[in-house]
Amino acid sequence: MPAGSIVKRRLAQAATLAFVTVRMHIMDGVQVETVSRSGPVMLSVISNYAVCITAHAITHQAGYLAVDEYVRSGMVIGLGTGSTAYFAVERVGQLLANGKLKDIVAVPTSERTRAHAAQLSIPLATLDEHPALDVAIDGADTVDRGTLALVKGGGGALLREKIVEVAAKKLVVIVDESKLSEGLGPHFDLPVEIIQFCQTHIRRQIEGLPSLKGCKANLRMPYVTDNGNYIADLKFDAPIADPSQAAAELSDTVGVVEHGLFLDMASVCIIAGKDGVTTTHAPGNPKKRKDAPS
Ligand SMILES: O=C[C@H](O)[C@H](O)[C@H](O)COP(=O)(O)O
Repeated sequence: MPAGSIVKRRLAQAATLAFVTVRMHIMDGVQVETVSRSGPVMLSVISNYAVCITAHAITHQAGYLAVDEYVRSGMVIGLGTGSTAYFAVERVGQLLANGKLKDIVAVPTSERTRAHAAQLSIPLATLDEHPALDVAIDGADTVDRGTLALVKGGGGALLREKIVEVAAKKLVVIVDESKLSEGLGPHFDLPVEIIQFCQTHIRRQIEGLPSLKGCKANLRMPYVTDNGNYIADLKFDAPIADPSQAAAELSDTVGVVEHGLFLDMASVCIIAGKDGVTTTHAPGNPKKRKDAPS
């Protein structure tokens, strides 16, 4: 089998595992379209190891930098889900193993992340035991450049991510620059977790919400979340005019468990780009939610 076919087959397998996609970049002399849970992210012509490492290593650097900059010994931290957050989890594991970090307790945002963190011997807890987190680190599917409002849930973990991340004093987002957008909506379908019962009806209700007019709510199949629910992916042709109103209307819809609009939550965004890693801070302080720790 030619090397390209092997890589493509492995990438297809990797796409179902979300966070291992980047592992497959390390092939020599092959053109690879990299696939991730959030859609095609990078088209890399890999003519040698040094080139292939570029996109991989920079995303990797962003994940590592987030931990190096924002995690200190003694903290309670939230660990996100996805191919980018994977590197932050890996870094926490490394720093605990070499003794540079001590007394960390981590709250994972999915079963995948729980398994990864456990494998690295990161001490784990839940919000029941530690209701206030010092920092959470996670990826995103879209970041609005101006506000750092996010779309999340491409990997289906949005509910656990949101409950953990609103409990954090600081949310550090790590993305590659392909995730940056003007506004939210068309760049990446908005995931909404819904109950299984009457899912067609619930999706029709969502499509009828005034602030989401024109969206198409597609059922993600076959997919069941860690919480036993479905995901509807909302497709938009134009940016959502009023994300706050959209968030409120979705939250008010019976049968919607949670939506992937993470508004006023990110404090800082670490962006991996072709020219290196940059950091952007949210304009002003993210608004404090009533359930966020001070
Ligand atoms: O449900 C998944 C999460 O919201 C992820 O943070 C998001 O999908 C980004 O994942 P990735 O870093 O794999 O693109």
